[in-house]
Amino acid sequence: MAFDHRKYVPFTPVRKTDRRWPDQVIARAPLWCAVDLRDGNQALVKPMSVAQKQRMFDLLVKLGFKEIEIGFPAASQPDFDFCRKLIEEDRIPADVHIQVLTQARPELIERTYEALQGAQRAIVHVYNSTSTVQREQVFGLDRAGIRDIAVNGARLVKEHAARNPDVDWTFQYSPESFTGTELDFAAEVIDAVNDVWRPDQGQRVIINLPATVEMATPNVFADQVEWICDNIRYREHVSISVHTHNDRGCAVAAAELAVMAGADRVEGTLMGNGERTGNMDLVTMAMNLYSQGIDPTLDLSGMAEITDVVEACTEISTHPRHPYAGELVFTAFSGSHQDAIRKCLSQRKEGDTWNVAYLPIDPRDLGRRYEEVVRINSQSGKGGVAYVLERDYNISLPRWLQIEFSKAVQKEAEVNGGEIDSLTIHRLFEDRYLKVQAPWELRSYDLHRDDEGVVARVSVGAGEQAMNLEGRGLGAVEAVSAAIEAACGVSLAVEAYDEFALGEGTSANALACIRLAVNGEHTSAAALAEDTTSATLQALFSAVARVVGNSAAATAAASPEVADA
Ligand SMILES: CC(=O)SCCNC(=O)CCNC(=O)[C@H](O)C(C)(C)COP(=O)(O)OP(=O)(O)OC[C@H]1O[C@@H](n2cnc3c(N)ncnc32)[C@H](O)[C@@H]1OP(=O)(O)O
Ligand SMILES: CC(C)C(=O)C(=O)O
Ligand SMILES: [Mg+2]
Repeated sequence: MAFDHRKYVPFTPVRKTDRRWPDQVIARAPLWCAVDLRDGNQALVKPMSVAQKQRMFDLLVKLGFKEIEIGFPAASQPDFDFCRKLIEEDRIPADVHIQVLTQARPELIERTYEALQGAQRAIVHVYNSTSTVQREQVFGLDRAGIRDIAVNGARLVKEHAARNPDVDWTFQYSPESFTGTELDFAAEVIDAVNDVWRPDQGQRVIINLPATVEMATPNVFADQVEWICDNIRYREHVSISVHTHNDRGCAVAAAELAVMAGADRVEGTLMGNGERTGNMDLVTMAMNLYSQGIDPTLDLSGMAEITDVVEACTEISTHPRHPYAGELVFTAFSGSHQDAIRKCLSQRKEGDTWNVAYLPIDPRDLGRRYEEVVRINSQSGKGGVAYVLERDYNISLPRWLQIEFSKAVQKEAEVNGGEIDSLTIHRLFEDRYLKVQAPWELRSYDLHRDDEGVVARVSVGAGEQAMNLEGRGLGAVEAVSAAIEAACGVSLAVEAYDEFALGEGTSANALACIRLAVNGEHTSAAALAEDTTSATLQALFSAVARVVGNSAAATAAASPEVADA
């Protein structure tokens, strides 16, 4: 049977009665180590060229990484050459430690030190697998045999370093496949390595705990890390690092809980490239801290550059929903989200702490724009449509028109099946509400107020179709409505009416929106004009025109009473 869960065994939780990490809160960023150039690189279909490595290295330095694993120099010529290039061309800033990985094998350790000749400072990272499956099936060794590989490797690392005393050396040991290793055995091997390196005597040592394969829920990893912190010797003299992978999709969570459990340092890659489902994503974890008001100690403000470089070096594109970096992560299509974002953003004042529904961080912090936040498709509502018109065209619609117009947009989205861009929304609005039919185009008006109200004299249309209308009412709209009723023989009732002064950036200064019942038939229109009265009267004529059409204008124009009125 192909799909049979009984083939698998559940992970064993850590039996712990002194669990403290769940009560911890991360208050500062861990020390970061970027392993893009090693773990990320070894997972690529096409490993990076020296030029790509250089580009990635420069980006990592620019972002503020102080520890960068640059490769496995004993494994391949490009890795060796890149290490030499950085050293010989003096490309390593004084506050940056390069780190190199090697298996605990004499010839590889020797070659690793060859690659490091002339370095000012470096972290030599040696590893061997300690898990039961690796012991039993890969190495065919018992615990003592595996511990010996680690200890011999540690000795060689120390001896080679001693031959180059001018270099500021840091030693790092990883019990690779730590998550599949019994905790007491992991501690035994770590202690044995530290007995060689003697961090208590001033040697800088990093003990890196890898979730080489993520095998359990992140709380189990946190338990493992806390247990190791509590049970190894030399704890106060070593830096505890974690290196999580994403097999279960929880690499970031595991690293976060591990920091709560006592880890000082976190290894990972930008955007999480790495073996299988990837390494812990540094961008996500650092931005998670940032979104909590904690300085991530990395400058990720140029997110577009980060994704560009990562994509160019890994030849892997960024998922549009990648946390913080994806194209769609600051976009809302759904109506209720758009409505909430629009309301929160409109209340927000510069300098306020960030408190916007559906947007965990301010898109502008990562070089993104609010323009991208609201995009319209068939899932959108009136709030989103109104937001787009306001944002891009300075057009504010009254609520009743938002409701009416968004239905038209929705219909268009359903027909077209995808996204409706801002230009199309504006065109729809123009066609539906702003378009002026020539015979109903306002030419001039004269409003005269006397004791009984307002007398309106208006002229619409052009040439042969010009009409002069006159009417009386309590206000301008009522007077002009009366004029139209008289001229066209229709009955008008104004159901809603709003006018807005427009801000800078448009040729028009005013927008008027009106909804009428013409002979009982509902119709709406809007108009943009230099002044609010012109906008209002034009909106009124346009709304009437939508029901009576051009023929009525022609009839009215032919009537001498009307023309002379
Ligand atoms: C979890 C991780 O990411 S670990 C890092 C893994 N990265 C890589 O492997 C990428 C670079 N690696 C390579 O290019 C190659 O593996 C090399 C050049 C380092 C070594 O190549 P080879 O000498 O051909 O050996 P190979 O890769 O097959 O390794 C297997 C041998 O190394 C031994 N070995 C593997 N890891 C270790 C280790 N950490 N310490 C000591 N010995 C080890 C194995 O027991 C095996 O020994 P055997 O040949 O006696 O059975
Ligand atoms: C070499 C080690 C740290 C590693 O990459 C892993 O275990 O995943
Ligand atoms: Mg790894």
